[in-house]
Amino acid sequence: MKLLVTGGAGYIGSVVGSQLVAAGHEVVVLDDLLTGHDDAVPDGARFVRAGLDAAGDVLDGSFDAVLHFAARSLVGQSVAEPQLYWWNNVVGTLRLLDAMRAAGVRRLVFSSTAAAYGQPGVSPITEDTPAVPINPYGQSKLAVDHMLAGEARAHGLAAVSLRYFNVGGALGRHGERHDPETHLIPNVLMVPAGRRDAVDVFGSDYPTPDGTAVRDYLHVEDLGRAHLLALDWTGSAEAAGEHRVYNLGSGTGYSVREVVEAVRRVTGHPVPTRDRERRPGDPPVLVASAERIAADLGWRPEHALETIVEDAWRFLRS
Ligand SMILES: NC(=O)c1ccc[n+]([C@@H]2O[C@H](COP(=O)([O-])OP(=O)(O)OC[C@H]3O[C@@H](n4cnc5c(N)ncnc54)[C@H](O)[C@@H]3O)[C@@H](O)[C@H]2O)c1
Ligand SMILES: O=c1ccn([C@@H]2O[C@H](COP(=O)(O)OP(=O)(O)O[C@H]3O[C@H](CO)[C@@H](O)[C@H](O)[C@H]3O)[C@@H](O)[C@H]2O)c(=O)[nH]1
Repeated sequence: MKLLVTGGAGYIGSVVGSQLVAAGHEVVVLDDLLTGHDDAVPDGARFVRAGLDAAGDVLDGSFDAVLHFAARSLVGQSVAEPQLYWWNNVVGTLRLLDAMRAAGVRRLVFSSTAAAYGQPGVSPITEDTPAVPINPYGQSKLAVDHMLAGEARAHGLAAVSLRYFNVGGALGRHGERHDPETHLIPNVLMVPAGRRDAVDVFGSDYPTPDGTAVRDYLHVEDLGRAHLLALDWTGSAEAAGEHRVYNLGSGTGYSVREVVEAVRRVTGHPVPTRDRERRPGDPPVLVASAERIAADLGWRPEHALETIVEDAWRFLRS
């Protein structure tokens, strides 16, 4: 297939883009390098350095589908500068959908997020758990989920929103390179890498077994496989005019201290920690039920936390 991958110079988009090339697809990356890197564009993909506003210039009837990763995704920034999130994530996606409709491209896989659920207070979280996001980042992603449902109903789009929980690890030369880095695993690894003295633990008084926040970590390679399955589904006879939502997680929660412990095991280095205040907007526990995508599309994650940390460590050292 000929595929447009928005955000394909970023972390997850470059991993999935490389899996799509490896599967034999023709990939065009649309990315304005807001947070991405031109050297992350997958080998074999064509790169158009432009924003979502330019989707109409790129898309034509020769494309079969779009995988839409491009977004702003920093929770704290979304609270401080919410307008950036409405313009980029919502208006940008609206422009993309207009361009897809005009070009007759009727298949889409979208990066939604566990942040759409807010602080649900139930574990595990299913797709039927009410989605009540608590920050503009999650709200902007949930708005797009609703946009896709309407586009499917009205105009026959086949769309999948994949609600990722915490993504980690690396695949080949593609991994996480954010500046600033806010994610836990790369931040903890910076201690053994010699780039930091200690890791900050945001909150040690949560109602969890060791007092630190619990998250569901998923290997980016497993995440990518789910995109290929979702893409296949959008081409099935039943998909036209349908929008589906699937959680992507492992179903297992690990605390911040357990992640630090995994980094110590994998790297063999001591990792000093400093207890800090809770980070505003962080829920105590987010663990996915991914039973729906297992039942519908046969997807199951294969990599455990240890492999996620090992691959992220290998990537950081390279
Ligand atoms: N990393 C996670 O744990 C996680 C969890 C849940 C959801 N997500 C979602 O997955 C997607 C990818 O996340 P990531 O961690 O790879 O982020 P990333 O910042 O590494 O990648 C995003 C890419 O999109 C590009 N981009 C942003 N706005 C654009 C625009 N308007 N036009 C063109 N390109 C644009 C950036 O330059 C970057 O290359 C995002 O939509 C994010 O919200 C990520
Ligand atoms: O240096 C650090 C970094 C993080 N944390 C904590 O570690 C946990 C995980 O944090 P992080 O890796 O930043 O992920 P989340 O805040 O859980 O958010 C990620 O996972 C969400 C889904 O669960 C997605 O919606 C977001 O886009 C994605 O950034 C949280 O409790 C943080 O407070 C620390 O204690 N120290």
